Amino acid sequence: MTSTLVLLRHGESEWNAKNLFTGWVDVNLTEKGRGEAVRGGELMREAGVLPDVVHTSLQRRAINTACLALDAADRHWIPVRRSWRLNERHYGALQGKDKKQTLAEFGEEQFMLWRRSFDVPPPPLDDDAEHSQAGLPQYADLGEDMPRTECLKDVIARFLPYWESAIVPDLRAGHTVLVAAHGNSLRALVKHLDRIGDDEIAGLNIPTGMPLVYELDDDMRPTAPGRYLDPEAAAAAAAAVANQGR
Ligand SMILES: O=C(O)[C@@H](CO)OP(=O)(O)O
Repeated sequence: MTSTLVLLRHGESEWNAKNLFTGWVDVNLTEKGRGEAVRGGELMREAGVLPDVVHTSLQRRAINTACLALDAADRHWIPVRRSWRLNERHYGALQGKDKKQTLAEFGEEQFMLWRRSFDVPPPPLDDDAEHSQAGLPQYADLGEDMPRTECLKDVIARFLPYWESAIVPDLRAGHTVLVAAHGNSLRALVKHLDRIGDDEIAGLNIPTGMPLVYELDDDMRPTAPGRYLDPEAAAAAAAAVANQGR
């Protein structure tokens, strides 16, 4: 038996549009981002890929993307589960900083280490800094798990327990599962599914609002590479993500 997994990065956010490092800052979708989410849902409906259950992060850009996409796919009524473990990578002291200015200030090598390396986190963000999430009610239960910065390795470490304990059981039950999340939390999942190496993963960029569909076997391994429902648009949008800051 195979199960179907659909990955959907949120549509364009207000800070994607401004080219700012975002991470755990809870910005909303732009009008364009709302349109991308609706289009993502239409693509799922047209392809007959109809989620039975949705998992989202605790961040409004992913939550609202899931609502808009599922509404467009006539699947607004399915059960929903949310976890901080699906949140975007915490970008530490870079949260709120302009990507272009950061590139100019620190140079290409440091910029790319912080942005795409596997295991180099940006400097941590102080709890009393403007863009800190420390003390927010949605993270009150995290205790020691509350990040102040993260690299992709850290995201994988906090994402995988949720994958195993919450998403895999839904897939094993035969459900088509939608995961509505973020550029870097979805990079963590794709790295795991496609067994992408620690160095190679730097080259992977996930576009906003484009459903990416996997068929998984009983061992939760993809039977074929993930397929974007609109491959041409996805390739162009992924290239735009790669070029942010330039
Ligand atoms: O700013 C962020 O939180 C992420 C996603 O928008 O950016 P990047 O693609 O640079 O990792």
